[in-house]
Amino acid sequence: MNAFSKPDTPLFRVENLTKSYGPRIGCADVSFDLYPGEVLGIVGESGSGKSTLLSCLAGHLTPDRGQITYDGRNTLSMAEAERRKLARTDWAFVHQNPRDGLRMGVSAGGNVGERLMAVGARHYGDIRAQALDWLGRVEIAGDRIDDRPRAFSGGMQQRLQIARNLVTGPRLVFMDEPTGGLDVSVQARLLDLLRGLVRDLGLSVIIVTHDLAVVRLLAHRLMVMKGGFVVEQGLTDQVLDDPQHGYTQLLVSSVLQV
Ligand SMILES: Nc1ncnc2c1ncn2[C@@H]1O[C@H](COP(=O)(O)OP(=O)(O)OP(=O)(O)O)[C@@H](O)[C@H]1O
Repeated sequence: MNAFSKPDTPLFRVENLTKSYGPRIGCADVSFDLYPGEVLGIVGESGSGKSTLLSCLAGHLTPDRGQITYDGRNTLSMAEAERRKLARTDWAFVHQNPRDGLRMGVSAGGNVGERLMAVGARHYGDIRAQALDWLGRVEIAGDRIDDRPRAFSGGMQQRLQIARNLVTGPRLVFMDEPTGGLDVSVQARLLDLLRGLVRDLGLSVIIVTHDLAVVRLLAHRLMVMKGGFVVEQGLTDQVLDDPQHGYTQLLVSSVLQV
């Protein structure tokens, strides 16, 4: 996607979103638009408000102020049942820890098939065939379909979580440090896989990470947070190659020194 192919209306619009915990700021006055097929990276040091913001966006936390519009619908004022339906169909959430996004006592095929059943699939043969197809897409051998996730490596569990999330064809995917906690070589492979899936499926993604290499590879646009506020946002390459804010300069130079 490039700037010239941008559709007129954003898929997701966030206006002045604010969430505090008592006197402590979680995130403050955050605004952005996300267009179909666009990947937005949110970076910042620990405690900068990334998780708070992502939780508010995905409907896991209720913000104190602000507006969130998805596909023309106000997600903060919609009925709980409607928001839950969105989370099952149009949206997906990839957790840092696959245990938070998988059912560890259910087989790999069951983990993927369950999501299909939640959106109305009933035919066992079709569900198993789709689960098998998705295991292949995330590079898990088909003969592992009946294994439980706890028999999988961390990287495989994360790939299974991705399959479980994408099988229903969501349009918007929230990702919270999806490569965190994995070995560097496993991270690289997972990133490659994610990049291919995001591109092939035309997904809109909001990805939270503290790893600038992850956003460099995946994100079209970048938002830098500090103390709950967005201190800089723009095209990823522009922000990373020519950071304007002192904090972003520090963030970029601290990575370069490693
Ligand atoms: N449940 C909570 N109760 C009170 N304060 C909280 C809570 N969750 C987060 N905070 C505070 O909100 C601010 C933002 O935290 P948040 O977890 O969103 O940052 P983060 O950038 O995601 O950090 P990390 O990368 O460590 O997860 C911090 O000052 C944090 O202490």
